[in-house]
Amino acid sequence: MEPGGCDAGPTVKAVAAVLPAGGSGERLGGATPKQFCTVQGRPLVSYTVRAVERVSWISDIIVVVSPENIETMKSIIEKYGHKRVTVTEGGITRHRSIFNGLKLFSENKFSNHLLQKPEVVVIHDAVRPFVEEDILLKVVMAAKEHGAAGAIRPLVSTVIASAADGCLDHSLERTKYRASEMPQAFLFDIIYQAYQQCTDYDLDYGTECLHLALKYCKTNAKLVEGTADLWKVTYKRDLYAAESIIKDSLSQQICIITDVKEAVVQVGFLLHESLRSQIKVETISISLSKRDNHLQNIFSGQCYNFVCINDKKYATEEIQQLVDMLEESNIPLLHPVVLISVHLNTSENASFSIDLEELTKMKKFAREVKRKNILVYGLLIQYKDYFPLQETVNSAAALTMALIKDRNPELTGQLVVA
Ligand SMILES: Nc1ccn([C@@H]2O[C@H](COP(=O)(O)OP(=O)(O)OP(=O)(O)O)[C@@H](O)[C@H]2O)c(=O)n1
Ligand SMILES: O=P(O)(O)OC[C@@H](O)[C@@H](O)[C@@H](O)CO
Repeated sequence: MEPGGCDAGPTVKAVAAVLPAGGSGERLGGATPKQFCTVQGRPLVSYTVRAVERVSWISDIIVVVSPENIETMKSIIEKYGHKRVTVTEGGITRHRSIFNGLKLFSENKFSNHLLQKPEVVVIHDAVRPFVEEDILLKVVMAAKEHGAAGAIRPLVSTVIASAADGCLDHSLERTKYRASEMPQAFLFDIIYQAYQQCTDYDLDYGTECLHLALKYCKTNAKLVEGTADLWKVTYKRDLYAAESIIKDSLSQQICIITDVKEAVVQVGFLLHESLRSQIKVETISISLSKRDNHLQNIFSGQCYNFVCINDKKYATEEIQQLVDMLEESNIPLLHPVVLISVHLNTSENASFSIDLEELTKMKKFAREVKRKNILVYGLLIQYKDYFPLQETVNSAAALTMALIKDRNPELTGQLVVA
């Protein structure tokens, strides 16, 4: 499929992507190369692959990993259902890895199946997970026209040159320079010929593909302003930032499910009103005993947070119903889903009790479904209490937001009280 529906610029016959993922992540530290470090339980590289495979007009995705990580990468592809992905062996430097990836399209001794040589190839570091279709389309269209293109960002720090004595020699005028980021895109023949002509010095010490296109193919890449999210995970702080961004993206929407009893519906409505200023809320009242198409639709959407309110002391069946539907939806495959089981205590007597056996059952159930990437938490709301109901519901809303934002697997099976 040619790049989707843009109204400007030429169409491109075939586009492929090469994701270099063969590094050791020394600057991040630790035994695991950063591309395989998990974020929300999933390897970082899987987020980048997912971001690129969502772009339907990219026909083939080549992930280049070190020899010892080939099987790891193949298991990631299988576990997360990645499509159109081929794994190949990297080299001792990033340029050598990228070159190996490109060879799959030209010299098929590396591949036991024929990959269509693309007209344009995207090169994107596998540790830059937040790449969107828009910037990919821009660099591809620009590469079609100019032969090469790359995303750039403003410099955050001034660039200086040091003299032999280690003192300042001069500084560059920051406004005249930009940081070279990714994605980059090239007419395949240009970047492939550039790599074929490369000296070993370039391959071993170079860091810039755009430079190779200029040096060896006299091609001045078009520079495309990129977004702030194109940054590369390099240091530990970058991994924390990636985790925070991904958690934030999972906390944008919630679905409140109630049964049809009046008190439960009322609390569901009050909770909806208390949450709606912080998060997109959908509330449905159904009898969970039957499959509801509306609920099915929500499960097939992009909602990763569910609150199930009922007045039963321990609603195993209802929660199990939701777990089964979630599992069928495949949502928990890619992202942990938060499922908050709210018990509304409507009993008249204030001395409400949940015995240890019930709490233990809840913890056991939560532990079982955690293996399915579903995080179950308990939340108790006292319907009749010395606090006005609205105050109790506001407290329940705050606890709900905290659980959704934190998505802490260690707190699953616990019961919090609004
Ligand atoms: N021999 C190499 C070295 C790097 N890369 C990839 O190139 C991208 C950007 O490189 P960089 O951030 O430098 O990764 P590392 O080399 O792993 O990091 P470090 O320099 O800290 O070891 C990463 O996805 C990395 O896996 C690669 O495919 N092959
Ligand atoms: O691998 P390093 O972190 O040394 O450098 C990689 C970067 O140079 C590269 O990803 C962009 O600058 C675009 O070329």
